Amino acid sequence: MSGSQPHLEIDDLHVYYGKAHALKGVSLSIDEGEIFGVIGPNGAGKTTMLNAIANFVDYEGTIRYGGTDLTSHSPREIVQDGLVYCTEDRDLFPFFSVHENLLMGAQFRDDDDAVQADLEMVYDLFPKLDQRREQEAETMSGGEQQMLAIGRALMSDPDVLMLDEPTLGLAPIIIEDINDAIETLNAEGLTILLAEQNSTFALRHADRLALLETGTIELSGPADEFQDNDYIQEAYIGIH
Ligand SMILES: Nc1ncnc2c1ncn2[C@@H]1O[C@H](COP(=O)(O)OP(=O)(O)OP(=O)(O)O)[C@@H](O)[C@H]1O
Repeated sequence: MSGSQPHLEIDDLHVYYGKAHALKGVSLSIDEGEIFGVIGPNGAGKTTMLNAIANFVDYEGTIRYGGTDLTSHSPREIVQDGLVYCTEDRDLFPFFSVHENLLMGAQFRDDDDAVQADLEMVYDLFPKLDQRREQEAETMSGGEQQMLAIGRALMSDPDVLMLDEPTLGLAPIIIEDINDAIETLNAEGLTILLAEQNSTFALRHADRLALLETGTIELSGPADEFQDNDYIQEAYIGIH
């Protein structure tokens, strides 16, 4: 689980959308093997932070991974570096089958045997996908699509999996499936950066968390400090 080496370091990150200052100097350090949760309300900047790490938006500040500055890395290079982003919109190919969507996740890889092994790993992790290998993505339920989006991200062979609101709009029984998958993956050593409005879900999983409000980190620390914090309890727990 949580190691001592900083894995992903975000230092003084600023993002502007025109005149709107969406991230105002965010600094975070994520350790190898941990689950790091970023919570905060609608519009706080959680997605913007993940978009910056993936280099989908321009930013000021520094993002380093394993000591390497990612600023000049393209989105594709960032995937190849091991940072894989499962977006809130899921971005599936709607008319492709489950199997074809999973293979799209491996498009930058040339280690065919390992790709095959990862396919079987994803089907083991999500038996519902295994039962629907030939089904078109657009005909799947929201929960199944979320599993497919996570499965496709896993096919990119991540060291760090970035998940944006993986429980959004899902029924509790499906959230349990996602929950089990996150625990299994983390137990196998995967580092997970989890952005969630569902604070209860994030607190359940995360080793450490940060609270983001209007583009600023207002609090960060271990999960038990968040559990015991009166402001977090009043503002964020019990609403889901
Ligand atoms: N492409 C864009 N153009 C202009 N403003 C944007 C754009 N994307 C995000 N914003 C603004 O930046 C701020 C942060 O948005 P962001 O989506 O990062 O928040 P969030 O915490 O992920 O919220 P949510 O939980 O609703 O996804 C918001 O005020 C939002 O309106």
